[in-house]
Amino acid sequence: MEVFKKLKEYYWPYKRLFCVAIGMLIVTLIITVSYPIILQQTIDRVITGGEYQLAVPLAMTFIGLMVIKGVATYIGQYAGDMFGIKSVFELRNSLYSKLQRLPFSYYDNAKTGDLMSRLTADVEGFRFFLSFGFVELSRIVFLVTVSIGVMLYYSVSLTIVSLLSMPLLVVAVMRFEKLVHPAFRGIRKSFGKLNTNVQENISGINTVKSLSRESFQTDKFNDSNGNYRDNYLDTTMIWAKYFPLMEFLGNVSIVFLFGYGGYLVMNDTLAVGELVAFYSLLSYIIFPIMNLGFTVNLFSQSKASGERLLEILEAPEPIKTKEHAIDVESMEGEVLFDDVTMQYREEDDVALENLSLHVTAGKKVGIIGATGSGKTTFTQLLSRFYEPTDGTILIDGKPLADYSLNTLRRSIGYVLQESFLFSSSIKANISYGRPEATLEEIIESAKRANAHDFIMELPKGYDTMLGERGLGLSGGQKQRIAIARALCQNPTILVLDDATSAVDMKTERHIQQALEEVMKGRTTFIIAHRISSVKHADEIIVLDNGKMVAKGTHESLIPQEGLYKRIYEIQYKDQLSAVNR
Ligand SMILES: Nc1ncnc2c1ncn2[C@@H]1O[C@H](COP(=O)(O)OP(=O)(O)OP(=O)(O)O)[C@@H](O)[C@H]1O
Repeated sequence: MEVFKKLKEYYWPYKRLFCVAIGMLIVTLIITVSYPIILQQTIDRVITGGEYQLAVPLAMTFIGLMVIKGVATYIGQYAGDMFGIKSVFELRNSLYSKLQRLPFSYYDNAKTGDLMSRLTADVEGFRFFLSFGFVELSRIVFLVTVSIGVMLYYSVSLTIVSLLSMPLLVVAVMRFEKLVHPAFRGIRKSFGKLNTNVQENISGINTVKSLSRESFQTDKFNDSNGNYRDNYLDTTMIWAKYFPLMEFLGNVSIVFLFGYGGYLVMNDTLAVGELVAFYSLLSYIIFPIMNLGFTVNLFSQSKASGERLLEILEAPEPIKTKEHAIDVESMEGEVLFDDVTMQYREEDDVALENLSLHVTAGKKVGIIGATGSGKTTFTQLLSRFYEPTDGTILIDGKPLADYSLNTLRRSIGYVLQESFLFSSSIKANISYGRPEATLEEIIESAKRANAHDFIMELPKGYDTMLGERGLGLSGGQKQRIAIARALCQNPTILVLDDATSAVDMKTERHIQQALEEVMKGRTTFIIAHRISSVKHADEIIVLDNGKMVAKGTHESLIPQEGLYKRIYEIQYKDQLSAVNR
């Protein structure tokens, strides 16, 4: 029940709907339990007692009760469904907004397909229990209690004899629940894996096809699918084993009832009508208890789903806006890294080691170094995507944590090697970071990013809808849209992370021009592998295995023996030898 307690805030606000559903349930159950009583009266008084004048009133009462039961069932069903639907609406929203707040470190380990299945199948599993299972459980408890009460009223000894096998039935149901819950957890988990497989395959379809790995992917999917099937078969086996046992124990009760009940009727201690009523009442107990297996099944599924939802909802949020954080329209752009060290996980090497750097507002800083030297880590720390393990980072003299995340991230714009474009209009993609931008501002940004001309050549111009991940545009065009997006955001600090490495030389020239435009008046960090991209920077820092091994302008670094000179020589070898010839 712990899971349901923890998720209470989502369904408890709708307790009135739940109460209506339960109230209607009670009405229907009272009527259900009264049927055997009417039956008993009909047999004992009308049929065997000869009081024929009671036939019509009894029939009318029966019809009246059926009408009331029909209306109550309708209202109860509606209220129960509304209860589930409204509760999971809030739950789904909370999960989604939690996913927005979770830090990058969470996504480093998460699998998209698995997250998707939590947000869909698990939420649905939980809803089904709220809509149906809760009420069903209450129905069982109520029906069993009231039926036993009426049975006791008719005959205490027959009640005891009839219910002799019930404890065994309850034990069987409890054992069933114990086995079926882990089995359902297995199903949910393997469904998540199956989804991950599909999602990765679709996202990476280019790589799959270009490397002809379709059959490998198919086999991998078959494995996951097989695992999912096996998990389902395991549950079916449990179900198949326990259901006949539960049915058998239920039927034993009926044998006891007719054995001992028949004896009482023969001795005239019990009327025939009472025995018939008893039989109906006993079935009101046996079938719900046997059905308890199904309801427990539902309960187990929803508990397994609830656990998986709680894993998201309770995931820690180490990076968030503190109380009274600074919210400013714009920053100056002075950046200070004070003895910053970053280690992603304890088992990893440090990604950045004791880095100190002061950048005055509006300066261009080039960051160069081999793959894995810590360049991206530097900029990710600047945006507080991760917290440094040691040291402090300040912007305009204040630690990053003093700013609201909104202010901080609005003030830092990114143009990445491959920027993500959403499947919406070009206009919406450019203004993504500042949705309130006017069309004029969007067009102005696109013009400065050298993107306006090609956008205007598209049939619908700025209203052209892009495919997923910007499908339909060339690499260079996508990149210029990304630059226009950064311009539209108008950030104080700009990070260009290998922004031109994915395009050819001609396109690079176009993009370089656009970038020059974007950099004007902003503190800029240019991450690059190529010296040509950073040589005009005001300052260049050279990273090697997380350490800053050199710092200076291009002119001051070239004469120094070291990594920068080596990179320069490798990249300019052909030109240098041509000059020397
Ligand atoms: N999210 C992460 N979790 C764990 N380790 C990481 C993570 N991101 C980067 N690293 C590790 O930190 C080190 C620095 O990586 P980083 O991406 O900053 O290098 P880089 O210089 O930007 O490399 P590249 O030029 O290839 O982009 C590498 O050893 C990398 O494996």
